[in-house]
Amino acid sequence: MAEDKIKTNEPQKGIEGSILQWAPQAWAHLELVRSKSPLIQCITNFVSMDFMANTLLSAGASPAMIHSVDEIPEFTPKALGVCINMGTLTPDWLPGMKLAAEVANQCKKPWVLDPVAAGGTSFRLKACLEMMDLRPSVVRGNGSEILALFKGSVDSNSKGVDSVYGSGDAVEAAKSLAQQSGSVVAVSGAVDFITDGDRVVCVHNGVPMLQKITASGCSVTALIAAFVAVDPSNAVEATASALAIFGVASEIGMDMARGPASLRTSLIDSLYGLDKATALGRVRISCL
Ligand SMILES: Nc1ncnc2c1ncn2[C@@H]1O[C@H](COP(=O)(O)OP(=O)(O)O)[C@@H](O)[C@H]1O
Ligand SMILES: Cc1ncsc1CCOP(=O)(O)O
Ligand SMILES: [Mg+2]
Repeated sequence: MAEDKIKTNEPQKGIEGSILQWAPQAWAHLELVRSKSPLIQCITNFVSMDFMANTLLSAGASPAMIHSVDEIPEFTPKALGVCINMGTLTPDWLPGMKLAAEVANQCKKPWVLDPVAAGGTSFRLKACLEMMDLRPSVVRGNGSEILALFKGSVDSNSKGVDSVYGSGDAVEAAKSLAQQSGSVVAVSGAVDFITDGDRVVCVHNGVPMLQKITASGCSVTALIAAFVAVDPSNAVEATASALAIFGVASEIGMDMARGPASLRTSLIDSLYGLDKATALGRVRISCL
């Protein structure tokens, strides 16, 4: 019945209508990742490496945590997408991050930025803004991080990697940031918002306990890199699909979990085993 409605090509109003159009697309993106198994280079923080690599593997992608400046010119061109995460930044890592972004740009491969704790310190903020100047295909952060990038200032109330703002507080900042930077901006939280500065897409999947698993944000950013890698000309749609599929996996995983530690495991299992009927029934994406 849903397919009949899509075939009419008539605009579908409201969240139910949006779901009819977006859920098959989210499933199609996951199927593309499973069939293409894109190589995703991740330059990421020490906390996230294991969960991020396992998230990519369970979605069907092929992760490689390779960050040496000596290897980037040779390795980055082989990757279909790149994820750059500022989480445990030190000055010696920054040249490799910038080089990977530049090589990805030269090779016309998408790269995705995770500006972890962007407003936490001036060193970190400056580095994140320099990465933004290299024009990521997508930047995904929580409310505090997107607000810090937009304002270009350190937040005196920063709680480091955790957000002190809801995602809804950063929607207008995300739109302006997207317009200024040319990047797709995704702000995550209870509802995820994805914008190119014009359209705003909302993802309603996920569970609050994701906030109690370290590197859940980092891992979903890497998943965005994989989804955008297989559909680079539709970065808004691919980003929304990745956030929705990750959220669906967490919802199914939550039914089996006894707390954050087992949710981490069951999320990976659910992402690996996700089938079409479940995805179509659970993906909840709408437009503002
Ligand atoms: N209250 C919530 N309810 C449902 N999902 C959430 C909630 N908070 C965060 N998430 C989800 O958790 C993941 C990580 O987002 P977030 O916690 O904002 O990132 P970070 O870990 O970088 O701060 C995203 O997939 C997001 O949709
Ligand atoms: C705890 C911590 N400290 C530096 S990076 C990091 C992981 C942050 O992960 P996320 O942003 O996904 O919560
Ligand atoms: Mg984060």
